[in-house]
Amino acid sequence: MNRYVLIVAGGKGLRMGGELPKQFLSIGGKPVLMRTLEVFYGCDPEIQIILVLPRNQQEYWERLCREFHFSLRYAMADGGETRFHSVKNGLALVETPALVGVHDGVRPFVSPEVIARCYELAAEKKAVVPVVRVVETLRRLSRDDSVTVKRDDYRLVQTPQVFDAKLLKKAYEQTYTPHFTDDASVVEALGESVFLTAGNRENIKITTPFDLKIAVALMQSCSI
Ligand SMILES: Nc1ccn([C@@H]2O[C@H](COP(=O)(O)OP(=O)(O)OP(=O)(O)O)[C@@H](O)[C@H]2O)c(=O)n1
Ligand SMILES: C[C@](O)(CO)[C@H](O)COP(=O)(O)O
Repeated sequence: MNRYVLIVAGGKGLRMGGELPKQFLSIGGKPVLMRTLEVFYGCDPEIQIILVLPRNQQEYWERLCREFHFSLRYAMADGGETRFHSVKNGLALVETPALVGVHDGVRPFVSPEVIARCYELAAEKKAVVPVVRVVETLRRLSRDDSVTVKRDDYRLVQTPQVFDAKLLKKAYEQTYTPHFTDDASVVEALGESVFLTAGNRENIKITTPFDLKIAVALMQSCSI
């Protein structure tokens, strides 16, 4: 079965702030986004990569690729107003039948084992999501109070989320709602269930300046 991955990097990075969009920030001397693409290529050199970037960043990215002699093959789609719209733009380039993963461009530390397992399971389960356990105590807030909840009832969700491409395309025909914070939530809105598998703890989403510090430390520990 053909395999695709949509690497979504169409966001504004408001929580990171700064002039340079976070997907282009350097960790260990190389832009985050290049590292993310390389992990997928390293896992499966046949995978078809679709990179989703805001149109006004595409020229800058191409310049960076020349500067870093980055020669992996990929197709490009335009970023949209929300993550949902970015994924939808990328999905338009996917031909069925296929398996398609959706991965945040700012998660360069996903492990090859997690990628391989998500695609293997998706061939059978049609919708697979990597998750990790909650390691801190959780409280649910109400208007004037809060209460401890059982953390074992919860999981933190990562990417790549991998789907049967026909199913994901159908899901993305639905009207957008702000509850669609990931691809699993879009598929679930069709009434389909989603299979969970273990993610890897290092697979952080680089969202804030603090995450960038963690990312630099993780990269240093990888190269020791
Ligand atoms: N319109 C959007 C919004 C988000 N994303 C992507 O979805 C992933 C997860 O989003 P996040 O890391 O939170 O990025 P931003 O939306 O850019 O962050 P913020 O909310 O702080 O602006 C990122 O790779 C981001 O580029 C996207 O492709 N298109
Ligand atoms: C898709 C995601 O990374 C799974 O954890 C997350 O939902 C993206 O959230 P964001 O707030 O749109 O970055």
